[in-house]
Amino acid sequence: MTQSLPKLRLGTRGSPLALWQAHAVRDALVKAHGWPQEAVEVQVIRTTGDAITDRALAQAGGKGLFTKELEEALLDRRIDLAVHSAKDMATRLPDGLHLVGYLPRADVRDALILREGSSLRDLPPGAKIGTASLRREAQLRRVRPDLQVSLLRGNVHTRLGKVESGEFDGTLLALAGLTRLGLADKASAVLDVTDFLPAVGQGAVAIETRFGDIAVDALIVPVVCPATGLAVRVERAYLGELDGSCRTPIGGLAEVIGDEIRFRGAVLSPDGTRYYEIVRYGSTSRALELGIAAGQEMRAMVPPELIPSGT
Ligand SMILES: NCc1[nH]cc(CCC(=O)O)c1CC(=O)O
Repeated sequence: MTQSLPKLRLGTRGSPLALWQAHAVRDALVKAHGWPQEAVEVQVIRTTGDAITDRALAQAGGKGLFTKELEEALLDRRIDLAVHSAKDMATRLPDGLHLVGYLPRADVRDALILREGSSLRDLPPGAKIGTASLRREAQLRRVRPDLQVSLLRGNVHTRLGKVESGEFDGTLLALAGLTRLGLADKASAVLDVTDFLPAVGQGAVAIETRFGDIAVDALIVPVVCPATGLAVRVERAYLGELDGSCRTPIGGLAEVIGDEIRFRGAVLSPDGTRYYEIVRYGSTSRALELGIAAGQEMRAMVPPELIPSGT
């Protein structure tokens, strides 16, 4: 009998971070099943988000931009699974697709990259910080209203380059992304989640498949991390109650401790002057309910202009 290869076609964006994550999923799959590496074929698919570098993502139309072409390839059966940063996924997926699970989550925290110094306190008043994240911008303004925060897009290497060249005094990036690229030593400081609550899904690599394709899902299940899945599902349920786009600064972090989940959520005004926080504990057996209740409670607490409805 001839063995047919590939067994799975994996779709990914082509950025260095996306490729690292795709290879991590491939490596986990071939190891779990004792396959040769060629059993998982990695297909690079360019997304609209990759082509946009001159505008803020929120202005350009939100998170779907990094996933649309991958999801079309899934629905067209050109690939069997798509690998994404969980953070970049909209809360509502196209009909017929689902997130089957996540690799074990990496460090969820944000890192501060400075040209000089080793903490936020080392930045002089008026120092210029670049970030493309509304959440990081608002969190930064909240604790350091004196800083000049402005748009800095592009992949991790581009952003680091603009700090090294002096165009910016510093930037904020996910520690997970830096670590995956072998650049963790570029972090001048790792920011505490108390003031810099991460984005929903930060540090988690998500695997998306066709809903009901149980043959594919059965092959993926051995590599997914159940605790990460619980935590990210809580966070995404919370976010789904608030805003599917990225126009509001929102943080959310769930942690699974034994059979308990601790969730903390934050919403800020873009200028960082207003801050709303919620903390909830619950059982892992009612994870989704916990996330939904947290989101609804937050929505009831926050002034409506900060969270436009119907987006
Ligand atoms: N928005 C881009 C993006 N999506 C996921 C990560 C980092 C890796 C992760 O969170 O798993 C990054 C870069 C960053 O925010 O610094």
